Amino acid sequence: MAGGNSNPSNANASKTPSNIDQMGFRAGPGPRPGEVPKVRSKDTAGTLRRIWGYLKLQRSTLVWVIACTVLTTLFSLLGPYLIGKMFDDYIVKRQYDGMFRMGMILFGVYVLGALFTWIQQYMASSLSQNTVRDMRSDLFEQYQRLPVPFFDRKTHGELMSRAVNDIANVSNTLNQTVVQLIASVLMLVGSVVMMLSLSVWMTLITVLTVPLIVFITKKVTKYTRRYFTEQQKQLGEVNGFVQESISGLKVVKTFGNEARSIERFREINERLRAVGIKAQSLSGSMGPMMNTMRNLTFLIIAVFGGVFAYHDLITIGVIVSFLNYSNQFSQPINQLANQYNLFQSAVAGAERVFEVLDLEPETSHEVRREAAGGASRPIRGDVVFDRVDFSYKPEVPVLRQLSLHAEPGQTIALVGPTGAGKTTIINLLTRFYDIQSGRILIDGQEIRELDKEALRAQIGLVLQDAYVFSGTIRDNIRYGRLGATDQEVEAAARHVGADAFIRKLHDGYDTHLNAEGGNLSQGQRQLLTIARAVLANPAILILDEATSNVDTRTELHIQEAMKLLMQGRTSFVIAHRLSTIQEADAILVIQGGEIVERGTHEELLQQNGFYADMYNNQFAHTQVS
Ligand SMILES: Nc1ncnc2c1ncn2[C@@H]1O[C@H](COP(=O)(O)OP(=O)(O)OP(=O)(O)O)[C@@H](O)[C@H]1O
Repeated sequence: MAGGNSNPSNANASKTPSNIDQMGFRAGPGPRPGEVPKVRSKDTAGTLRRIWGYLKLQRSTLVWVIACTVLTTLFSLLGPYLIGKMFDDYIVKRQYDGMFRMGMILFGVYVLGALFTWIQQYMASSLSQNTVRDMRSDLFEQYQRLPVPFFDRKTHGELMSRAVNDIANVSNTLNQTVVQLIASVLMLVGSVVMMLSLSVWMTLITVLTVPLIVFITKKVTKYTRRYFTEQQKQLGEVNGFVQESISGLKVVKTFGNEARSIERFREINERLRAVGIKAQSLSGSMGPMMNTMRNLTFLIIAVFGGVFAYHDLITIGVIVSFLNYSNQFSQPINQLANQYNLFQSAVAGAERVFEVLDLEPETSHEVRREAAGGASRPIRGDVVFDRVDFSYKPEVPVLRQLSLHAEPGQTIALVGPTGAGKTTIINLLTRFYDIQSGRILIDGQEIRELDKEALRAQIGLVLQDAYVFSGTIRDNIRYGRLGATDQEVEAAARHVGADAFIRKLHDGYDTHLNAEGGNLSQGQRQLLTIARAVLANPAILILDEATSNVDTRTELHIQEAMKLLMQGRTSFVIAHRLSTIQEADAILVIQGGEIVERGTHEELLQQNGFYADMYNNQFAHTQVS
């Protein structure tokens, strides 16, 4: 992996992310797929203003949505009124001509209503999809720009959840709630106005049935919601367990724990089944229950309406209109209550997205510096660390007064026990993190004054965990320098000895790999990343040697390729191979964030200190060429 485009999160992929969240986010993993976010919004008004900022970009679509919603509602309100009129003016008076005419008008009203509903749905979907596309793009761009410390502190699950679940929540809400909110309010007000204009007493009777409906709906939804939340939780458990079992498949198999996994899965699966039945059956009974309530309301209106009509207080047509209006009137009340929760969770989701968008991106400094005239020039590869102090968390120093000098073309081997600070040195050189005191100089210039992108373009990174992207082998090598020709890509592969195995593959250089590396061995993937670095042709090279789980032949291949790659470049190698260490111009032995010994292999053996001990324990009896 090479250059500024390398996958930075890999540099620290094996490190435990800190639980202390300096970005001000909630610690811990985000909701699993399918889980309902439990957070409530903190600043609803502010968040809505920002969503409005996105909506504003689609002003004309928004106007369409509102206009169609108003028209649809008006048509819905007109229908019952016209039916009442048809009864009173034509059906009761047996005027068939007028009845047919009215019938045609009503037909037109219903068809137009349906047409506008369709346009409204289409426009609302466009509005929400365009909006969330913009939000998703902004979030993805921000993910590309944020500094590495942000990713070290977040779990991948949480970041994924922001990009997928939270945005899906916003999309659903924009799609349904916004339209329904406008429609419900209009419908509610419109029905009451229309009903009042027909009969005040009948309106009162209809309105009196509402509290009963609301009461029953509330009771049922309380239980359904509880079971639905529980169902989502169990679904999250199932998802999580499947995910875990697939990624840890080899571990499960090697320890022979398949039966235990199946048993545990059965338990979780069973819990999901039980709660699923409760949630589904209760929510399924909601419809029939509402129908019964509606029929009861119909009955009440028919009986009272009949009595009023008998006393000539209202006409039969008014009863018919009321039967329709009572239906239209109770619906929005239920909808408004249901939409509120969806709305809340969407605002909370949007808030989590905006939280990320508000973080300071890494490149903004560079843009300012470039604007100030800081030009970037090729690097020779002279690297100096001058009394560098660094800590990830203020209270835990990691590097102390660390000084080193690498001349252009030199190979520096970094050795030392785990957790000593080797990767940290690399993190500082690539400016994934910035130092707290001391200086790092590249070609005599302070690293902080260099353009981060230009600096990284001059640094090649080949990590233990050879990362390949989904795409062809050719694409993967070309990732080192996007402008490279096919010939250059193949030359780079030949240079590192990868050409032979690539040509043996079914589609050669056009073989498609998935992000997990497809059917390539770890060693072959490593060779691809080395070819990628060759193509990038960086002045400074960082190699994190694999602790070797590849076969000896591939291992020799990789060693050869690395040697070729290191020629003429300043190389920092987190070294595990004796050959690399022996051939290095200088070995730096790091312990507890300090360089405790430095020198060549022979010099250090003569010192008979930490390095000599390590050598005697690890390498003295092994024959590594
Ligand atoms: N992102 C981070 N946030 C907080 N602490 C960290 C982070 N990365 C590393 N550390 C801590 O810094 C110290 C030095 O870690 P570093 O990764 O540099 O060690 P290393 O010498 O590369 O170890 P290894 O050989 O195991 O890779 C360790 O104590 C580690 O726990």
